[in-house]
Amino acid sequence: MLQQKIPATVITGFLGAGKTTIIRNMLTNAGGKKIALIINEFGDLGVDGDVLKGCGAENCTEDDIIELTNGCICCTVADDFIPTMQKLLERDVKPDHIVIETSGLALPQPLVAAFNWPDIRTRVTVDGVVTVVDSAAVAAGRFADDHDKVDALREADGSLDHESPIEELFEDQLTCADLIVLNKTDLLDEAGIAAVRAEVAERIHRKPTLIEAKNGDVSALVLLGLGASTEDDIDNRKSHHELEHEALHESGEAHEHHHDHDEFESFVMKLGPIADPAGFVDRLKGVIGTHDILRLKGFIDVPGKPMRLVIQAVGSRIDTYFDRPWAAGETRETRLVVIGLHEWDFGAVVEAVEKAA
Ligand SMILES: Nc1nc2c(ncn2[C@@H]2O[C@H](COP(=O)(O)OP(=O)(O)OP(=O)(O)O)[C@@H](O)[C@H]2O)c(=O)[nH]1
Repeated sequence: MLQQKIPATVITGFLGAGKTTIIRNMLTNAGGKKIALIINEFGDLGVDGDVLKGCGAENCTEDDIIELTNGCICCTVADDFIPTMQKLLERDVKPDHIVIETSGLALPQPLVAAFNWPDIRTRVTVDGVVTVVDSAAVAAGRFADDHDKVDALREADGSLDHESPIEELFEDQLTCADLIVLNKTDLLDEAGIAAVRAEVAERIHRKPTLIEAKNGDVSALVLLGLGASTEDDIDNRKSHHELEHEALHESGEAHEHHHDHDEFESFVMKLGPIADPAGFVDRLKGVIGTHDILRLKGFIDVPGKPMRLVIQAVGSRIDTYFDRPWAAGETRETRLVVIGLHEWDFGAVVEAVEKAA
């Protein structure tokens, strides 16, 4: 009998777009489907996996949540992703659906290509690539480069063949999509949303379905079951890097650049208890603006509180909420992962965050 392939959905999108929030919502209405999650993060702290484990969904237990923490999934496909999939597929009880959350800095293309590996291709298919967009960040121009500035830099440095790493990554993630979720529309008015729709459409040559969402509220019926078999269509979804590589190959020029996230940096900070989290959040907003922190997330130890406080900052927008009690035997501590661009003054950022605490 022909074995039915297990569908796998890839959820991608830039740092803080709302991927984990969408997955959390989806788990609550997946209609009894047994879901396995593969979660990949930039930065060593494993916040997303921890947040998802904390939601206690019956159709996706802690055992069904697998964290890949050795760097971005697009660069560790052979060493990390493929062996993980193989192990998952050898389980006695197979999942009905696999959901993969890429890191916010990952290119989805190499991941989708991995589904053409002989051992994987016969057993799994990409049900669809869902690209989550932070509509408020798009409207604020975070993915639109200052092209005059880039041209000037290029003139000064001939080896610079790239647009801004953020803009390029944004386009690569859109290019690979079967479904684009314009998330965080609660933060925009109608004209703002229309402008984001137009900007997104302008940046891609294909026409994937576009839907709007607030607070990552997208039904599992919409997310799962796209039936796209994306692995068969990778030639239509090439990343900037793949296209440049091909162009240089054809022209016979040497090709030095490879996608390795060199443009971004992350570090984990451990701090003592924070007695005044509201004050910390206020001061942190200033620090994020001054030092151009792209993303900050983690857990805060608030003295006297039995619960752990989650902190999520995307640009200068900061959310906090208590998610679960500190477990018996668990060390209560404040742990934050901080992500920014490579040209950071690392010492100054650490000092400023410490001072804000
Ligand atoms: N206002 C608003 N906030 C949202 C929405 N969706 C998510 N958020 C918030 O945005 C922050 C980041 O959400 P996540 O779901 O962690 O984003 P992510 O894409 O998984 O982030 P990374 O994995 O770090 O790239 C959290 O504070 C969420 O509560 C939305 O639709 N509207």
